[in-house]
Amino acid sequence: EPVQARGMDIFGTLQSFQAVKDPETGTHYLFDGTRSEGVHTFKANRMPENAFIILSALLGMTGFEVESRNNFFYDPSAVSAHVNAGKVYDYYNKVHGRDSLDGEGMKLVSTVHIGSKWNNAAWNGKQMLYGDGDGTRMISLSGGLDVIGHEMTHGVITNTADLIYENESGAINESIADILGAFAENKTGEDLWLLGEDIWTPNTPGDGLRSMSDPASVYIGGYTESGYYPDHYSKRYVGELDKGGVHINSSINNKAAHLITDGGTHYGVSVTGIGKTKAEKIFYRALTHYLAASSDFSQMRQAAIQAAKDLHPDQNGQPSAEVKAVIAAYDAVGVN
Ligand SMILES: O=C(NO)[C@]12CC[C@H](CC1)C2
Ligand SMILES: [Zn+2]
Repeated sequence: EPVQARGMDIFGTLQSFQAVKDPETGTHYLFDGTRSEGVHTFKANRMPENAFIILSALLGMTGFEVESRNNFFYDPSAVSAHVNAGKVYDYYNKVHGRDSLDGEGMKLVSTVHIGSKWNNAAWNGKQMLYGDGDGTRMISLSGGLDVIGHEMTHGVITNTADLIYENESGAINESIADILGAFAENKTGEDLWLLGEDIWTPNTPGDGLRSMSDPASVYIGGYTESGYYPDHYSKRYVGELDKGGVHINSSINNKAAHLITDGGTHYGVSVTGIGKTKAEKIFYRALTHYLAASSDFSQMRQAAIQAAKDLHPDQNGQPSAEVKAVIAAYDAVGVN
């Protein structure tokens, strides 16, 4: 039956959450029945990550139950994954009126300790998977609420536009995951626009895996001419690596989202920001009503404009401030 349980998350913060108790053994498991069909968190075996990701997708293998000892959970990565999945569930439910990743209350399954020192996380089409990080480049990725928001948004995308995960549609997939993942984390200031700042380089404060406000401030190595993430469509990566640059070119659309939200002048184009509350609804509506599996950057621009028009109609024949911001932002990043 359901019990209130506790455990330490990866930052040493005591968390309280719902678990279940096995009447025979008296052991608690990380299953939270308070959210739709539940939030269920597991721990992986020692299997290499690629094998686990595929087998869990094919066979529904989820790993092992995370057990407590006298009502306490001593697996911080699992506690962080469990609590943060609940927070992202609540974001989609309260802000967008969406019941879980499929809109029909599907169970949220996460598995932690994937691979060995794996500096990554993934959505395998069915569930979220988190590595422990190597301790220097990353720490346990389930501690990043924006990372969990990113992976769960891949789940929302699978159940909506299902953007093909390569080339431009894949970059839009990645970008929507960054954008709604960041909005789910709902930080303020620069931290809102950094991805994975809580779990990235524990010895270096203030940095992140990617920056949505200033993509070109983050080094990505030899993929692009500059060696930095692109912040304009003319600087996009056009090679085959990274499935045609899905994690690279996402920064172009991320920058558009930043400009729509906070405003700014970018390559000489000025945008008046409209704030997070309006921006998140525009991107969610674009994803759920207008984007399709093969949508490219230009179609992302059209989808965002149409969603903005739906939510903020023209006034006496003039486009609303919100629509103007979307148009200007895509102009600023060179997407027509
Ligand atoms: O893009 C990703 N997953 O699809 C991530 C974002 C944060 C972790 C590192 C790269 C996972
Ligand atoms: Zn991703």
